Amino acid sequence: MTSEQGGRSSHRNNQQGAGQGGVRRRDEAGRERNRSTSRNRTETAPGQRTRIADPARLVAFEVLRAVSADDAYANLVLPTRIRRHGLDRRDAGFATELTYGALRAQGTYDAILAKCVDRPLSELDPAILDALRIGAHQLMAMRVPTHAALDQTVGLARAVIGAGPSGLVNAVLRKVAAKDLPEWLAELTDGLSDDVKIASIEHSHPEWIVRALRQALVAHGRDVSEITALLEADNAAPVVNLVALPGLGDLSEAFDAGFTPGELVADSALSSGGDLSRLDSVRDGSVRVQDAGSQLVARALAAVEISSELADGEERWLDMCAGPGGKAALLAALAAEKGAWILANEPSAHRAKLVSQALVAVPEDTWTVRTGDGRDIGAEHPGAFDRILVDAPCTGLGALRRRPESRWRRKLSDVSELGPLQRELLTSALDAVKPGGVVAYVTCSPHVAETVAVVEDAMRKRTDLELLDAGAALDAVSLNGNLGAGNPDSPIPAHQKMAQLWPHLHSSDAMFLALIRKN
Ligand SMILES: C[S@@+](CC[C@H](N)C(=O)[O-])C[C@H]1O[C@@H](n2cnc3c(N)ncnc32)[C@H](O)[C@@H]1O
Repeated sequence: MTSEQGGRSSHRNNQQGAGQGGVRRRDEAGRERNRSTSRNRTETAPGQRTRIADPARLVAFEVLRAVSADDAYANLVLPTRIRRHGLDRRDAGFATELTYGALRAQGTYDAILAKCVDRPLSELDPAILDALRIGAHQLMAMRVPTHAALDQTVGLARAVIGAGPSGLVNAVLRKVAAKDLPEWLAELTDGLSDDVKIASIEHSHPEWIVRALRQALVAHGRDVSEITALLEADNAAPVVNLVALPGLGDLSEAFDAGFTPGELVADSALSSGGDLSRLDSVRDGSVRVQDAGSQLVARALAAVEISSELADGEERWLDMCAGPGGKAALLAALAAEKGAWILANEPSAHRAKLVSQALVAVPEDTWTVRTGDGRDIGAEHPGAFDRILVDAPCTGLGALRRRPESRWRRKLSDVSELGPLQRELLTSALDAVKPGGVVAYVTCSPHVAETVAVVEDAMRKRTDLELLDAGAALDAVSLNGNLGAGNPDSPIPAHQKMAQLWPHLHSSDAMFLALIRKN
């Protein structure tokens, strides 16, 4: 069945469904009415009843299919499917919670499903597996009555996969529904003594990521027991952060629309959702969606002291890895305020275009976009820039909240594959910065192989470099002045100067920042 056919049948279902099962209406939170905390049992087998797909569940199913079959990004596919199926606000909220929840908790649900299926999950038709994951999330984590979760998921499977598979979906989900999540977790972790394995099952992260996050916490002077809070923060829906570009943007329209002032960084605002495209200030580019951690690292670079010998002339800044342009826009606005100029470099032509679009609200004489390899800039423009941002390509392990599928797509080998590029980009930046100027090395991953190790390697190779106190630089541009992102008591002197933000402490992405001055 094509998605168009699915969409039409789902609309029919939308109108008829209330009469069929009494579960078609959703409340303000997008949850179905008539829900019950007790486990509802039905006389009729679910597969016998609903034969057409509920549109919200169909959207979630289509997004999971696009993610697993086409390597799509859920955050890009979901809005288009919501529009295509004409979901109203409540159904869109339900579809979003179902899609992101099923993707984030996929590891836990697959472990549960493996106990309920009589063959390895890898031998199941991937479409059936995606339907089972959607069913599991409703049963384990959403306040959907059991009979509705079963009936509607089996109906979805019948409509879009076929009658035969829907019988399997029905049988498996009935087994899943026999226990609640704490009971399943107790069974899955029974007899295990490895904390990493247990956390991996309970908090649905691959084991290698749990290990890497534990190591990163310790490297930055934090207690390893914080891992639970960190993994939980990765599984929570992130709030939307806005930044008003300094000197250009104004948040009053966002506040009128229900946003609240950001507590971490100036000119920022927060909201748990809402239609941003209705805000003129967002449409004209003077107010932008940007994580608070990204705002902080960009502001820290713009504000940090460079040599007084450089301070008199017009400053030249470089954003070496600029696509899609989030930090470039904030840096360019800050550069405009200071009378500086910025070159935003990006090798991908498509992403370079996004950078130009991101910069649209900033006066044009302040910035230039270059399409090219950042590794060449050091040789082409030695000693040319006062401030350089290297926001290096990385695994993105610090932004798992926003990219629900990425923890399953990323591999341990990605870390070692990215290492040489990260080192070459930093080397190029250190060649391109003026003596007395500063390079900010930034990643949205806290993995020590992508952060501390890359910076330490660069420091070992040259004698003209000095690490500035990145924790203090972040504090200086924060609203509370005491983020606690630095590690001043580390026994390793270099670690005292590097800073790491954390989702569970700062409600931001896990951005890493090192500030290196060339003497
Ligand atoms: C983490 S993203 C940067 C995010 C960006 N600074 C922002 O705030 O929107 C890394 C970027 O580096 C780019 N990149 C990859 N290889 C590169 C290279 N050799 N030179 C420069 N940039 C590169 C990627 O295309 C990607 O756009």
